[in-house]
Amino acid sequence: MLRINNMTTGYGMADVLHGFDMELNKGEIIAVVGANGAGKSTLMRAISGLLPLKSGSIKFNGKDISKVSAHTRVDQGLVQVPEGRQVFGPLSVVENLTLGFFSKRKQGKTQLQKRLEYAYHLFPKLAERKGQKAGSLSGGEQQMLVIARALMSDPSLLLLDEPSLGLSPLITEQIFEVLVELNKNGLSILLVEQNAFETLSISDRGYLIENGNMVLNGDSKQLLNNPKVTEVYLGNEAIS
Ligand SMILES: Nc1ncnc2c1ncn2[C@@H]1O[C@H](COP(=O)(O)OP(=O)(O)OP(=O)(O)O)[C@@H](O)[C@H]1O
Repeated sequence: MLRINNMTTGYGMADVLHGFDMELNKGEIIAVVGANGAGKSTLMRAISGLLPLKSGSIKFNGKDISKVSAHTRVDQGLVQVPEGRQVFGPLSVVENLTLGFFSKRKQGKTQLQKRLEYAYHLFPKLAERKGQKAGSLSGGEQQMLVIARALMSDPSLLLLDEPSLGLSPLITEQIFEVLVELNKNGLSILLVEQNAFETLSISDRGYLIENGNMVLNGDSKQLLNNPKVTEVYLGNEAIS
């Protein structure tokens, strides 16, 4: 479904990812783990089209999308939940969700209602708070809202950048449970996290990035027992 081939990208003169390869098959949850500054968010920006490639290619469903605009990628079913819970604070929960529906506007109100109901089914907290201003939600509720908003356009591949950042273990678990449910319903997921153990526990395969290079990849269960992954995890623990 997604194939990245020999991709180099970065900012200005500085390359962050060097000759990067990865693939995601339809129906998979793929974990990308690595320490601070490893290049995880850079990878996500390149896939969603926010950062141009310097070389290499990205294919989505067999088509080269390397030069396709970010909003066209959304229309094609590739949607990113960016790091940092960017809700529209003065707008209500339901207004935030409705904005996520923009690319499917032609499908009309019935479809909008269906997508809203699905969002409220996944995150009942959002149903309770649909009229509340998004800026006044808790951190966990805001994270639920940005995920639900991304789902409004009915993506086939969801890119998530550090959804657990700053959240309690309980809320993180709830969010990861929803990701597993979404995956069972057919959604493919690329999940970028520092939280290596939890992420590898719910994913099929994983990639470990260090300084912009992919240093390990394979079955998530095997990676969980790999000393290199433990090293990254303990490194993060030590600084947090
Ligand atoms: N807009 C930017 N301009 C210049 N350099 C950047 C920019 N964004 C990120 N970088 C640099 O690119 C490198 C990789 O950053 P990136 O945000 O991809 O790491 P990360 O793995 O997502 O880290 P974290 O977990 O801390 O978010 C870092 O050295 C960072 O300083």
